[in-house]
Amino acid sequence: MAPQRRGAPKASDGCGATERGRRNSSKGGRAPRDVRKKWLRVVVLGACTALGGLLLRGHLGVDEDGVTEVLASRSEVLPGRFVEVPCSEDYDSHRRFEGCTPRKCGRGVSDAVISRDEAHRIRSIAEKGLSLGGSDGGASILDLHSGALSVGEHFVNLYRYFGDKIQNVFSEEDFRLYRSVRQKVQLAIAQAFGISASSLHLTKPTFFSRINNTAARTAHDEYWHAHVDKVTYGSFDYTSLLYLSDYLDDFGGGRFVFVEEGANRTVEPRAGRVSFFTSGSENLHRVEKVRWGTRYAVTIAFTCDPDRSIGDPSLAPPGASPTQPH
Ligand SMILES: O=C(O)CCC(=O)C(=O)O
Ligand SMILES: [Fe+2]
Repeated sequence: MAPQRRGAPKASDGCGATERGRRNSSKGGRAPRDVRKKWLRVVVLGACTALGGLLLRGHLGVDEDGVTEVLASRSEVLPGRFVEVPCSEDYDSHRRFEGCTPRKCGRGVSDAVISRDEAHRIRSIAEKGLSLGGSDGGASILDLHSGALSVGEHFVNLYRYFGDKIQNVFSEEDFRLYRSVRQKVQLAIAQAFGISASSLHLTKPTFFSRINNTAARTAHDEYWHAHVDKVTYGSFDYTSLLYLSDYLDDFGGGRFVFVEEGANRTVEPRAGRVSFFTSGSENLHRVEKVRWGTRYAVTIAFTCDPDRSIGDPSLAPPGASPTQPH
């Protein structure tokens, strides 16, 4: 369902009446009074304009970047919302996989795919892994597939670092939960776009992110730039984000924004909320800077190209090298 743009509020009657009344009562011949009236009119008009502007900002959500409409608010529990958008030509420059490569493009948000309990349990996996490292610059990642973990200004490979001892960090249950969440998200995407779930393959990078308001130290910390996933990551055809914390309860700023001419559309994170979209430039997006608190999410990406698929993570992954997400 497409969000409705609300009409601009009409000019306040009170202000209009004041203005009309003053104009009608104006008489010639008394110069100082006229000047006073003129000034009064300027002041009243100015106040009306300012008030009208404030009302308009309130209605449309005008922020420093322009008009913003909320696609998914933190306070609603969405059974599912889907907005179709015309596909970009980005998919034409890649090999096409009929029945999978997007012909129907769009974006969906659902709070019914993953429960809040699952989200909290999966967040504990992220917390456990990220507590072993963390970027100096406010944006840390943990990639359970490759083992990449932000540490200071670099990445280490958790699996290489811990070897067999990784079993003291993560459990089989952690990986089972991760797999089950991935499967549910994959099914939701397939259903929304009318394709078969088996034509979708997990691709890299698929990773947890933890963001706070510490100043960026390297380019990897600069998560807020508008980007197109298909351009940034190459193999992505469908991107999904599972949010693991709550906007305005756990952190401020950090809303997800679909960047569009005319009106940006925001998704306010909520633990358990899945947001998914086709990865081409029809879905240019960015994340607002986190102002306070800590924001957890997991980016789960799918490709139609079987050659670019990755397996689910396991407790004994083959010695992979760290992935460096952008
Ligand atoms: O965390 C988010 O809301 C978006 C992350 C993102 O854009 C990405 O991983 O490509
Ligand atoms: Fe992205």
